[in-house]
Amino acid sequence: MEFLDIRIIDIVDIVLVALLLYYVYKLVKGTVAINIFVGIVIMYGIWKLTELLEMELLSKILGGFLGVGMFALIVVFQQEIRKFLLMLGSTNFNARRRFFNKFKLLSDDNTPITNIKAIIEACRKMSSSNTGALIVLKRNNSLDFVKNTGDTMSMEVNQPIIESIFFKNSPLHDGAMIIEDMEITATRVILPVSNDRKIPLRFGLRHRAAVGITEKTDAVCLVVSEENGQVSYLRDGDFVLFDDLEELHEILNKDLTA
Ligand SMILES: Nc1ncnc2c1ncn2[C@@H]1O[C@H](COP(=O)(O)OP(=O)(O)OP(=O)(O)O)[C@@H](O)[C@H]1O
Repeated sequence: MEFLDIRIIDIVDIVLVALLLYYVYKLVKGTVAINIFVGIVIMYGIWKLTELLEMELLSKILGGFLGVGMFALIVVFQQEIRKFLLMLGSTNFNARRRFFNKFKLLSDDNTPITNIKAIIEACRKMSSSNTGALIVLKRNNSLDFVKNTGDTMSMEVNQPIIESIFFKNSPLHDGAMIIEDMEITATRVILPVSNDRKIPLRFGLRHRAAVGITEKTDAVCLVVSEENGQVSYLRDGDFVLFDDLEELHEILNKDLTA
């Protein structure tokens, strides 16, 4: 029976399509893109129905529309496609190492890529004095495209330096700080601001910028609010909840382990 003639390659094909659909769903979940996606599926359904009913004129119009739809899709889903390609192209060394560490194939376990203690202690101090701060911590994706908007530098990550950069009268306090491994590599950086409507109105541009950069790259971000001293942590465009700075330290340890 031809129907049952399934080759290994067909199974691989199905698994790959399922994986692709899963990643597409993960990317568009919770965004307005999901509504556009549903709209396109409905339109495709109507087109197939008009074809079936031999409604020539309507099916030609819809067919023509969906024909150029590929270009429209690239424009509409530009952000999502970019994120998907970044996800695919970034060599996820962290995940790979964690995987190997599980099987104890690598001896160097759980070394954080940066001085997390200094960053947390600086946040604690800035939080108690209501000093606004925006710190971007690079993981795998390059942050060169935003670094150019600020002042590039090379400074050791330590508590007094972070505090003095964000000190209100410091000429460097505006914008974001970029940390790459053990170095502060840029200050006064202007980040892309997210226009996600789900972000509560009480959050201003500093928080929106943190959402923006964590949406577009795999970097993580720490924000200290100037208004109320609250420390926020963002990953993948979302606020990550934690009870206190000790718990935040643990989360950062997990997210930034080499
Ligand atoms: N796109 C951006 N990139 C980097 N930094 C930004 C950006 N937008 C704003 N900021 C920084 O955030 C600061 C305060 O912005 P705003 O008051 O709108 O933020 P907020 O989210 O309400 O935070 P806060 O609770 O600290 O007031 C600005 O002075 C600037 O330093």
